[in-house]
Amino acid sequence: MSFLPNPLNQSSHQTQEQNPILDCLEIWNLFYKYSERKIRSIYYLLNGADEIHRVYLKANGSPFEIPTPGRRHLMVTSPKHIEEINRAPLDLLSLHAVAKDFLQPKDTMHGFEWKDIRGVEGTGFVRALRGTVVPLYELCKRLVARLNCHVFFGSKISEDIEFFEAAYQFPQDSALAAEFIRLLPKGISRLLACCVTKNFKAAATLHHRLGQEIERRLEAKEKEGEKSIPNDCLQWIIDTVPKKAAWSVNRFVGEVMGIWYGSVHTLSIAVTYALLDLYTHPEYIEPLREELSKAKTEDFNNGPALPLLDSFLSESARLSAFESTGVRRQALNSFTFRDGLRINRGDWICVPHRSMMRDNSNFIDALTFDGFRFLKNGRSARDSHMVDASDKWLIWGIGRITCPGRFYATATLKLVIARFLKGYDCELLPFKGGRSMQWRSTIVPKRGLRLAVRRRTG
Ligand code: HEM
Repeated sequence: MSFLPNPLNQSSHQTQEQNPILDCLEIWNLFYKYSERKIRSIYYLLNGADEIHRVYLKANGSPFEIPTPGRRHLMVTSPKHIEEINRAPLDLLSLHAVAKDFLQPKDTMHGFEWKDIRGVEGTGFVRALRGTVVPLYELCKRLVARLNCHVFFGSKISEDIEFFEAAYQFPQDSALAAEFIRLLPKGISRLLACCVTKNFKAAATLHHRLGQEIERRLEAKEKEGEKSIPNDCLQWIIDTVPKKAAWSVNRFVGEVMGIWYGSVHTLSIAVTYALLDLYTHPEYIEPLREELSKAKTEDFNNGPALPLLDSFLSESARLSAFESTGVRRQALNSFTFRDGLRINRGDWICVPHRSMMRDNSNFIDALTFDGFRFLKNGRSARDSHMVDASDKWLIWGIGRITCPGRFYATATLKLVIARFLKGYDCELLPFKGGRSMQWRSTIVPKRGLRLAVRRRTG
């Protein structure tokens, strides 16, 4: 995209020896480049995914740069570059610094001091719906928050309305507040962030209640030893902290809130797109119901067990990928790849995996939704299952940093789709325009999408 006419492009050869004009043109050229970068970076906020895809196609396999408000993002697609990112020292290319930039945890997470470098000691539904119309994205957010709440914190605290509402609201408040903080000058951004989040009420409540719960569990563990151990994610985090790293309650709470944020946000969008794909391609409903009619509970956590559902959800993750970039790292110091490609301190290096998954050279007829493409003789080079991370399947990251929540995320997606297919007949109500909006590199489902839901009989 070229936003401004650049006279230098047309007349530079005529003016090379006239110094005053040359000087003026050089100044204009600098001004032009600065303005174009600024305009492109603002354009990126609302069209990031399209912009990445446009430049990806133009780059034809070469590294390319995407200006964003704040940081420069450099994109690479070659297996060699991706492998070098994977091998780079964690104190040089950091995922944690990326997450910190996204979340602004010092402000949005009750003063939690998130480290730039990943610590070596790091951590290891259903309301009856009868003939009703529901806002799809909202439904999925609540559904995932409820399910996650039980899995993360156990049933007792999850049934507490104040706790649940805070846990549900916190990721949304934090995302909004973090954007204000990233985009606006300090004084005004904090004020606005406080207004929209009611002075960070959800974060404060969640922080306080989790602190109490963790303190209680630590005390119980001390007193009762191994006797009454709850079986949930929070307890698992408590139990897997290496003995020599004595975490404060505050540190536990910060880590748990970080994982909570990531898990609710990603999974709600993935579930929304899976349901959208299912009800915009109703031809898959009967074959999937047929497969599910014979499914056992353990099949939902076993890659090969439900091949049709696994393939359908993989295709949804591929073509409805909600994040344009993966393998994102912030350079804590300048970093040079073996071929001389250099990124400066503070820049981000990313892999535009959504565009790669929409490229005919990686997937046959890549822009067509083919729910059974990933079956053995289907149209994909991937030889594994939805949950397996590989260089042909980058949705979970690669190498040393792959999503540890992928087993849970995949099983949850399968269970939710199975519940809808077996329990309900649904229809997506007509909507105007596209089904998504873009914010930076993320593609978010629109709030106006509505699903007519009827309980199945017989
Ligand atoms: C469909 C849903 C999800 C997707 C697509 C997804 C994707 C990813 C990706 C791509 C990364 C690596 C980031 C990078 O290298 O740039 C990652 C990291 C991570 N994910 Fe997920 N994720 C999902 C759900 C979850 C859930 C449900 C949890 C928790 C229960 C979770 C926990 C994490 C954690 C803790 C990390 C950081 C790992 C580390 O620092 O080594 N994710 N995820």
